[in-house]
Amino acid sequence: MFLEDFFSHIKNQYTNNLPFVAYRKPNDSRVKAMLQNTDALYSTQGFEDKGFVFAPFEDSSQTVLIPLEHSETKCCDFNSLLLNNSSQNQIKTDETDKRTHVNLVQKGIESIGMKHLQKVVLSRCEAIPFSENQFLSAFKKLLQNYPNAFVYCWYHPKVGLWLGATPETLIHMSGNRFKTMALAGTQSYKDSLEVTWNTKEKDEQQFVTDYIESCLKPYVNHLSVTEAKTVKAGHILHLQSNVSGVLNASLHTILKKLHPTPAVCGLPVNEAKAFILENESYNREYYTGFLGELNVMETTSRNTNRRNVENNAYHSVKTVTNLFVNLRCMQIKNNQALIYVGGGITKDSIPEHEWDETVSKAETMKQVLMS
Ligand SMILES: C=C(O[C@@H]1C=C(C(=O)O)C=C[C@H]1O)C(=O)O
Repeated sequence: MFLEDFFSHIKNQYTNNLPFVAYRKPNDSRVKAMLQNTDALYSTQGFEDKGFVFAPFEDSSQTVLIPLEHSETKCCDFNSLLLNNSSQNQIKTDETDKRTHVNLVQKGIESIGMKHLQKVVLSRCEAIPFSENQFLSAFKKLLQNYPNAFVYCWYHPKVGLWLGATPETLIHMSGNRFKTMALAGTQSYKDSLEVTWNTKEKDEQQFVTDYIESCLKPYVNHLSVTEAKTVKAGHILHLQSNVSGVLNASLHTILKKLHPTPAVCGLPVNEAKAFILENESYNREYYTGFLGELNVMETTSRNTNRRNVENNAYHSVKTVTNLFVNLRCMQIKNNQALIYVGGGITKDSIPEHEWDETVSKAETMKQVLMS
């Protein structure tokens, strides 16, 4: 299928108020779509269904499924669209927003001093004027600008229109093998991956790694955890450890343990969540929730570079799940782009720096909003 046809299917689906998702996995050359046949609102209870799942931060009853059995699928090669991407955006941040966020972070730091809270991830939502019918152009720019992110555009007429380019895997499963990551700590990218990390960032990333390791241990054989490495996400750097193993429990059991991780909520999880719900003055909805392919069949052909063509006939078909944390995302609503950004607060946080971090993260979306 040609790229233009692919995008016009998506446009028609949106014009007809029908649910869809279009997405490209990290470092993949294909962009895929699931176009639902009706506007029914499906959900998944046990994560055994096949399709594309879209789950919120907090209320699991709002988990939406685009079921494979009620959708048409499309796939297309995505090689750079050669968009004119030179626009430097001049969207200024607001002083009141800054004061509100700095106060919130200050309150978080004080709570960490008083209670046994170790880390809390605090966020905000910034509204930018943006015409809804420009969403495809923003999606194309996300695809082009962030090749190693999971880039998506998700729509349901009864829920909303969301776009994002997230660097964070929640869980990848192929058969019973799984991979996840502990991603935390942020600094701006300045032409090099050879950077030093402060204790604050190292600690907050280690909290996440330790938490993931301890909560998965009872359900995993051959658990392996790598040293934290610097990774690049757009113009931002993070610290990342990879975690992998073989699961001896259901996906649902693991998701209940993993979501929300201390990377997007805090530690201890319940205390951090209570602090967030009480003190963030808006509803995160699907930001810091998760999304992705659920139990879909994937065919991998082996030996494709061998001369012996008979070997090329060997295919392995596996059930795979590829879920990502919904970060670096926005909701398009009432001709506004609502950009969601946050960061991990520890006892060593400096409120002004935490504000700067959210400004820098918001750039990931602002870059694609200008025409
Ligand atoms: C909460 C966000 O990102 C998370 C928080 C990070 C941090 O505190 O350094 C880094 C990556 C993510 O795990 C966000 O992007 O909004």
